[in-house]
Amino acid sequence: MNGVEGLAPYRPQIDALRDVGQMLWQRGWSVGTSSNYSVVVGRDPLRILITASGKDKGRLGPDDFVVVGDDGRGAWPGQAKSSAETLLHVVAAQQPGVGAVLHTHSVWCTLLSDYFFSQGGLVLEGYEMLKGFAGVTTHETRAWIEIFENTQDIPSLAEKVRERMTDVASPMKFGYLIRKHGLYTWGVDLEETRRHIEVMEFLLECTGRKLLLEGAISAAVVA
Ligand SMILES: CSC[C@@H](O)[C@@H](O)C(=O)COP(=O)(O)O
Ligand SMILES: [Zn+2]
Repeated sequence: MNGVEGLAPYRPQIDALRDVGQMLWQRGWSVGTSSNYSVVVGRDPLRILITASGKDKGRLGPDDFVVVGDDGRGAWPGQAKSSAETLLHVVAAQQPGVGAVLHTHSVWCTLLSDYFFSQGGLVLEGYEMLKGFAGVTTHETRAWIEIFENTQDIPSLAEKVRERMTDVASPMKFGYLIRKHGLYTWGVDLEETRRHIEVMEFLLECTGRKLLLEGAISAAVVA
């Protein structure tokens, strides 16, 4: 089996990820080859279908994908190089109830992850759109979105993420930010994860625009 032949059983999932890539690129959240996407295609042993590294996510080809195992390595020889951030997908996919992971690089995520970094995260609270997150039934919800320092040492970042996703008392929910880098979100399947990323981006944009509005209002009051 060559690297690409092994992808044959996963054509429906590949097509779904290509559609997601086109949508996220069009929204401006996955430009310049940034972002990576994955779905779980097997358990026991874990198998993840993930984007190959360095591809234009708005124009993913049918063979721009890799199947990896829980060590982040190709499940068979001869495949393309998987995403540089494969281990972040593996760690999320190893958690119960996670069937897909999406990572984006929107302008708002990039800026807010730096603005709120010194506080360790940011709160999303009071917005009706919070009900787009799985299991949330009221706008009177307080979602804490953590921010990790950016690094090229993905194995060490993956371990930090694992600690927070497996924290029994207060596990991270819905997603997290990486400083000046972007957003990771997950869900039970690709459909839910796609919704989570739209909800998260919407709420983060609200947060950013509210700060701008408050700044403009206080400037107007001073003048
Ligand atoms: C514009 S490059 C961004 C990358 O360094 C990385 O953060 C990213 O999101 C895409 O990496 P990739 O290896 O293609 O999955
Ligand atoms: Zn990235």
